[in-house]
Amino acid sequence: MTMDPVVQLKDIVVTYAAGPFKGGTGFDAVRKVSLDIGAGETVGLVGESGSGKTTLGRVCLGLLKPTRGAMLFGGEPFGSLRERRGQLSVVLQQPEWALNPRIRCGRSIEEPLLVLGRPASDRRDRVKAILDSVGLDSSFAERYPGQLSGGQRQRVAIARALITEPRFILFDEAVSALDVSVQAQVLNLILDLQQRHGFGALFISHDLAATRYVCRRIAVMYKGELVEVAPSERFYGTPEHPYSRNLLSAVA
Ligand SMILES: Nc1ncnc2c1ncn2[C@@H]1O[C@H](COP(=O)(O)OP(=O)(O)OP(=O)(O)O)[C@@H](O)[C@H]1O
Repeated sequence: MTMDPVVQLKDIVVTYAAGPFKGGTGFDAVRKVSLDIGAGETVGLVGESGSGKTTLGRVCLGLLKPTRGAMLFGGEPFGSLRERRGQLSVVLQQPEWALNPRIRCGRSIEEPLLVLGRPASDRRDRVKAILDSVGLDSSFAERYPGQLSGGQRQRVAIARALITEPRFILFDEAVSALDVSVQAQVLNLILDLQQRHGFGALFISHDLAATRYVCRRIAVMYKGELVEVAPSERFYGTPEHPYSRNLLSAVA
């Protein structure tokens, strides 16, 4: 890795309490996972449904405290979410999950800055600049989410995620709900924004082509374990783990 790690996962274990259908003991959704994500780097996280990707993503965001192991942020213990406000963001599959339909887009984008107590003039300028960064003109600040296309809505959600200049962004199936042509635009946008803003990112996706497009390294999860972490060229060329080979042959 060329840059300092933003997120460092060290032997992370996440055990969910046993539910009524899962037997008497807890269930390990993540098993001893270690992974570094560098500043300016996007790591792809792939694996079948239920392999623990979102659980691991929630650990990276500090939303889920691991049962065992440690998460470092910028080389230091994570601390509390309150201390880390504005330093981490998430972009989800459905932009609607981040945008209130009754609130104008400009206000939704501005909200994380309000929470940080930034003055109104600063907030206005930042909203304008960030709309421009995501390829939308300033009139979009006045619109409601329902007046936008799916791709435009995802751009607004990305603007909201980026407004505080976070050091880390989790993209959890962020392009999966978009049409293929719009997907390509949003993937290019993510690449461009990362070059300009330098955030580290974890890109969770079922779409191996999209993952290949934006990720420098690929981490493969299988039944809660990371079975392979490889540079993209190696993963897509000569994957080492049999599960990785199965995953790739399924889409070949
Ligand atoms: N809050 C919870 N309580 C108990 N079990 C959970 C909880 N959240 C997730 N799980 C279980 O943990 C496992 C991993 O779930 P997770 O959502 O992390 O997988 P995933 O790889 O993101 O799946 P998908 O690709 O379908 O989103 C699954 O078996 C799931 O049923």
